[in-house]
Amino acid sequence: MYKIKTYNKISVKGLDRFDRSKYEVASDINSPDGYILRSHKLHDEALPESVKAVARAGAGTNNVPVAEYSKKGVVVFNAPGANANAVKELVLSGMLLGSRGIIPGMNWAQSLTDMTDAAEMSALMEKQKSNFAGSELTGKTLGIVGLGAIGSLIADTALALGMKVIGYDPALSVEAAWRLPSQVARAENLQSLLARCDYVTLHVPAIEATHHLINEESLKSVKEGAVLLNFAREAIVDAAAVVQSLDAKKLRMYICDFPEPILLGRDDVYAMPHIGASTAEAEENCAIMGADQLMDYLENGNIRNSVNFPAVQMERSGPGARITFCNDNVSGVLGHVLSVLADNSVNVVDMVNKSRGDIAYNIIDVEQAPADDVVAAIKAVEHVITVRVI
Ligand SMILES: NC(=O)C1=CN([C@@H]2O[C@H](COP(=O)(O)OP(=O)(O)OC[C@H]3O[C@@H](n4cnc5c(N)ncnc54)[C@H](O)[C@@H]3O)[C@@H](O)[C@H]2O)C=CC1
Ligand SMILES: O=C(O)C(=O)COP(=O)(O)O
Repeated sequence: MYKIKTYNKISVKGLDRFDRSKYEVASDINSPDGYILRSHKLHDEALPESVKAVARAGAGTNNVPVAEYSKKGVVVFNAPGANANAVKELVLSGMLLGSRGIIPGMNWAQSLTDMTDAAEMSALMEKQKSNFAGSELTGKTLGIVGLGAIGSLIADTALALGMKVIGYDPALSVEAAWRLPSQVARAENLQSLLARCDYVTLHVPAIEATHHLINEESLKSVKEGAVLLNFAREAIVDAAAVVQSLDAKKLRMYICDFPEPILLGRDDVYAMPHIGASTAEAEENCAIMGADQLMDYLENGNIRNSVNFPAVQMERSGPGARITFCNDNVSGVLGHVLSVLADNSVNVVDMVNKSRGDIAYNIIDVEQAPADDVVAAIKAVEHVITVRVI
């Protein structure tokens, strides 16, 4: 029986993927084999030795101590693209809210509860509505920082609305580049994007390189009257610098999914409570992807969409057993393990070996399950981190 510990509210559609004759799934469970979680922060929690893999039912993995888990041979998965449409739609809402007097206009209308005469109210509306006038998105320029799953969907939508789109992404993958509409103009650096855009939206991961990407210095380049949208992460934007820029009437508005005390109580900030991925569809997609990847790893050792391990998949080679192991990515380890198998007359049927950074991962199908002392001998090979027989 495999045991899965859940954190956060994970969609039932995803949890239902776990066949309950093989899996126990609960938020409170001892010695779990795997975790499935959303934004719960794992940095301050001890990791039980039983944990083999962690599935982040979402995109960002900054709530998981990935480097530390890698050293322990724990595979971390995410769900790339599974919630991208939900974020895209909220960013679009943010741009619309930033272009018109929607929220102040509605708040004003809702405040007129003392009025009883409909005709009088109608006359007042017509008199006051100019206070809530705005401008259109069509013809404006949108800058997208980070052109991955979310950024590229936003580019499509903005172009369909008649906006001009400029993108900046120094780490763009070939796959992401293929997805990108050809009309997206390329900015050579962040400064040049900020200087040219009426709206700027951020879609980069929270990593060291993006910490306070938007800061006092970069905001000097921003076009006067621009609207900045941050539906990526709090750490990417220095909120104090944003407040300074808003106070100086350089930035016109800051619209984000990450409220901070310094941002609240201002008319020029709209802060939402991290609801970018909170749609039924995104929650389902993420949970299903996370659960499927976790199960395939636990049952077959296959790895898809990991953020720290290489992608490795191999069809089962008939009866017999499968040995999987991960090791530090140094030479000689696989040879050593194969000689342990040969010395113990365990015949190899098929195998695959891949590496990513400091980690190497191997799947070896063998004719018969290795005895416990053979598994112990593999575990004892220098630089081997974890071994499983499945
Ligand atoms: N508000 C919410 O609920 C959600 C927020 N997010 C956040 O959005 C981020 C992006 O999500 P996806 O588009 O799905 O990820 P993705 O991995 O598909 O795209 C990220 C893009 O950022 C680029 N990038 C990396 N470093 C960069 C830099 N220094 N400058 C410019 N571009 C850089 C990468 O090359 C990549 O193309 C996530 O890491 C997460 O933090 C994601 C989903 C929901
Ligand atoms: O997928 C992401 O990176 C998100 O920020 C979504 O977070 P959530 O799963 O809604 O807690």
